[in-house]
Amino acid sequence: MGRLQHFGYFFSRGFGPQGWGRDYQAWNDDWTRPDLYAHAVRDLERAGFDLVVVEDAVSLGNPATLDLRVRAAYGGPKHDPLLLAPYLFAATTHLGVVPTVNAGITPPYLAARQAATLQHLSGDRFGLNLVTDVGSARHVGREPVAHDLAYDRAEEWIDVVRRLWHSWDDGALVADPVTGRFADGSRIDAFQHRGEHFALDGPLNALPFAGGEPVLVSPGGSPRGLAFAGTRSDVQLALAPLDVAQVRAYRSQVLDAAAAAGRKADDLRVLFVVKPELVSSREEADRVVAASRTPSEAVLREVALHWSSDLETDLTVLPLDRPLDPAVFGDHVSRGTIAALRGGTPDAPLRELLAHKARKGRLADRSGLVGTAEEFADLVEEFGEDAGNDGFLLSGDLHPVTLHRFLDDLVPVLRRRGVLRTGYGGGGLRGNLFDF
Ligand SMILES: Cc1cc2nc3c(=O)[nH]c(=O)nc-3n(C[C@H](O)[C@H](O)[C@H](O)COP(=O)(O)O)c2cc1C
Repeated sequence: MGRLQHFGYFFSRGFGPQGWGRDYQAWNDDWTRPDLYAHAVRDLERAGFDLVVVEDAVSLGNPATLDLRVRAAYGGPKHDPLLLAPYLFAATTHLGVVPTVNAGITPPYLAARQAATLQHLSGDRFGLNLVTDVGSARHVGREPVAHDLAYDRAEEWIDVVRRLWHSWDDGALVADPVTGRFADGSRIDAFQHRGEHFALDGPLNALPFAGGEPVLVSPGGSPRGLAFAGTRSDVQLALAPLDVAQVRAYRSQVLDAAAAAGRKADDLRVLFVVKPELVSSREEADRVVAASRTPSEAVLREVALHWSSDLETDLTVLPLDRPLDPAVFGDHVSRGTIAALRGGTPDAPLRELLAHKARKGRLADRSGLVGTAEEFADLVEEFGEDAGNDGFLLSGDLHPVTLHRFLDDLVPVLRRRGVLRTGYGGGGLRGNLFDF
């Protein structure tokens, strides 16, 4: 039997048009209504998953790329995932729900109050996926700040949010029906915070937590992002590499940062986000991989759209049979992402670059993510045994068709191998994550 790991779901395109552009859109679902998500999270809970993290981008971003963002519903519209959370809690009993919150957008007092409320309403199942993107700053009247400064600000943000959460001392809540005393104001900290980025006064007007504070999740992978995780996060999300050595190296970076801050390795979970393409047989996997070598025009368009979004530049209007002119990218576009698209053949026609990105590989030989449930379970076990991995988040939309493709075969296999929980301990999200 394998070692138990934690499983969750990364709801990767957030609270937006689920399944748009896919055939399963033909099901009569309405992404603006809660039923679709309620159905999905019930399945995740039956599967024994610990949490669902809901991606978000607060705005449609750069005005120059509005059409690119909305044309195929790639980057918007999106509704606020915080307000979806209560519906997901109402549909489940044990699953943790972790909406994305941006430390440069939501004021800390407001966030502390909302999170405290949802932690109580949900029976300790709430978490925050704290992000630092500055692309929406102008929508709240702020100037974008530099990458590392956004992390400094996020550190101050979460530190003051936690101070607010703990502004009621042990014993401040009396709740004595005999004396009629509800709370003791002398044990509540009316602190004044005057920091580099925020100025606010405590205390928080919310009950203290009996079952621990909301879980803090962070996804940034830069050295500054990992330092943030090491000092402050309960869970760090990472994009899954396909080899054990890289998993081990990533884990040590985060755990070393935690140790340097006086924390124990067991205070933190590192979960790898992965999007396997699960098929029903090895023959089918071989066929899917072989077919990806000769992508159709439609597939090339889809790849172009994906990279257009990452590069904030519309590749779908460029001639496919000419090399990609780097001058099409504005200064704001990440040089690393441009290099990732151009790869080792920067002068190849765009069609070739896109075709290269459309290529799939087999899970079985770690050349890609196409494989059977058994092959994916092999990877899960290998990472757990050889790299001490804590677990995975599967990534996709939250349409039940997507979930069933992932889960129908996989859940029984993971259970049989002893790596997926069969029940919950009842300690809320923190309990789920730290029970083992
Ligand atoms: C798995 C994963 C999920 C992320 N989810 C979001 C998100 O929902 N919203 C967002 O604005 N940024 C998201 N990010 C981006 C990070 O918050 C961060 O802005 C970005 O990774 C840049 O930070 P870094 O340079 O430290 O990686 C995500 C990143 C990763 C790897």
